[in-house]
Amino acid sequence: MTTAGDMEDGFPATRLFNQGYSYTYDDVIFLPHYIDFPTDAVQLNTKLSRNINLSVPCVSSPMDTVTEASMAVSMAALGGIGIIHSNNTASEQSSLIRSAKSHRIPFASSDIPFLSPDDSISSGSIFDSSPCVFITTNGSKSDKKLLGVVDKLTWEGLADKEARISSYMQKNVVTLPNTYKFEDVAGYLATKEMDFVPLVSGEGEVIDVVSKWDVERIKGFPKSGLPSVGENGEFLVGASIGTRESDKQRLEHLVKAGANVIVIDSSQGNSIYQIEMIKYAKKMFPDLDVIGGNVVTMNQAQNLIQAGVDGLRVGMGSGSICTTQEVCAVGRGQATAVYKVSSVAAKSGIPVIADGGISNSGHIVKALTLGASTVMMGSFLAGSTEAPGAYTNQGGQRVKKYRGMGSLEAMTKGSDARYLGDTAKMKIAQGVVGAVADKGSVLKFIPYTMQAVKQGFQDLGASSLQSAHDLLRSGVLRLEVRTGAAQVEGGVHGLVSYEKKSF
Ligand SMILES: NC(=O)C1=CN([C@@H]2O[C@H](COP(=O)(O)OP(=O)(O)OC[C@H]3O[C@@H](n4cnc5c(N)ncnc54)[C@H](O)[C@@H]3O)[C@@H](O)[C@H]2O)C=CC1
Ligand SMILES: O=c1[nH]c(=O)c2[nH+]cn([C@@H]3O[C@H](COP(=O)(O)O)[C@@H](O)[C@H]3O)c2[nH]1
Ligand SMILES: [K+]
Repeated sequence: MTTAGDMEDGFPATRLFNQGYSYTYDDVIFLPHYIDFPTDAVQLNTKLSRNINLSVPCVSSPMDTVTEASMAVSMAALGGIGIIHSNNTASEQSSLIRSAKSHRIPFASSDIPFLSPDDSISSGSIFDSSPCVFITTNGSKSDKKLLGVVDKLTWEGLADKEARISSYMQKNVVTLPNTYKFEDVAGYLATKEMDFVPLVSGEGEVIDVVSKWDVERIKGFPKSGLPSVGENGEFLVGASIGTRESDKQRLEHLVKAGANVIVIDSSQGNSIYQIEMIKYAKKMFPDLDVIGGNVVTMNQAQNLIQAGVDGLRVGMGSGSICTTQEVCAVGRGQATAVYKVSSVAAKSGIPVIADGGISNSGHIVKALTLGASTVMMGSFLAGSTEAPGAYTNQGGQRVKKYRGMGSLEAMTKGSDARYLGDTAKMKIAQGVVGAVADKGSVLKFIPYTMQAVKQGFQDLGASSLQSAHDLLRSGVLRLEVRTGAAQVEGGVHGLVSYEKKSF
């Protein structure tokens, strides 16, 4: 006869995370549970904060090499959300929010060229980022009256490339409202047999231009969750602020621009500065969700919950570009931090964002099962087409720059203000500047990543985030720490060479 004692297998989370060790995702492994549903039955819909629902548990980090308008649009289109960084002026940050909100479909052209009728086009490279060039009186986007358009074919057919644009531009440009959804624009291009069509705001400003090639590209992306949109049909967009006096004005700008949620961005959120900022924001804008952080302990979390936060961001020193633990000797292994903070946050119904240290779908499964409601990512997204900045070549590889917001380079760009005027006039970096490999579009790799996450949830016998959290807390779900050798075994090993292609 088997007794309960004989069946003791693995550790419940409470025991594993109370032994005095700081564990991160790679240290721990879940024991598989029981499957009684197909992968597609797994639901990943979740909450970012008390009042913001998402169909996909992914958030892009408020970093200047990760989230500007293009990333925010694509994350929301996927069913997640982007948090626009604040390493800029309040008006620059607000216009990034407005730009994201003016789109209904993921950016087709990131860089739309404008010229004046008196200009000429000497090189075809202007058509690299857009199927056409728009013509306004002053040659800029700010002049909202569209005089004409020049497409690549017309320009290529010109005998005299020095000719003034006014002599050959096509007048009476057909446009569509920027409020049109992807299906409407695609349908219009197909029925009219047009190559491209500009999308224009109510004020006449060109917001985007969609070509029939963009339509094919976007149609080729796998399906994701329902897009994150507000009642007005606009994409949900978040924004970060700091805890300086000037951030109160910034907050007002961001709310005016339509920010749906605010993240108070700090490495150590349990401070008098942040608590005052939370109370101020909640008093001024009671309907606005405010996410506090970063925290890694139950005590820090409790303080911010008492101050009134609607969500918590967890992680200190776990980010790929972070040197905080090295420089300041504070932080926590991310698996332990997520588990501990989530345990206390769940009691108050406050969703947790597991921020930093995500480098594969397994890390996402671990973060979400340990109690987080979403994951926030920097490096995982920084090599995508939607991240700010251009690709460069490094040793034969296409890369994009990715830097810590506490790196000297980022600090001297804008977050400077937080260091100047402080007693600490000597800047100490807590992050590095680096590069990440080209990963293509988030519209492609996030859906595949979410499919992998669903497979992980199926192995755990969890058909939703809530079910995973319940299984973990009730002790049904068991974990173990992996030894160094077990971690090696868990990876690819013993091969002379191999190619790793995930999808
Ligand atoms: N998650 C992480 O592990 C880390 C993240 N970072 C990122 O780097 C950036 C900068 O982070 P932090 O240096 O923590 O920024 P921070 O603005 O929270 O703190 C910078 C310094 O300013 C002080 N300060 C803040 N508000 C103040 C006020 N009202 N009056 C007087 N002093 C005040 C703080 O105590 C601290 O000494 C953020 O984007 C953050 O997310 C940096 C380090 C670690
Ligand atoms: O110690 C730090 N110094 C920095 O300069 C820095 N910049 C960002 N962050 C944090 O790292 C998170 C992104 O981490 P990943 O690249 O691992 O996704 C982000 O979401 C932040 O929480 C920093 N941490
Ligand atoms: K680190």
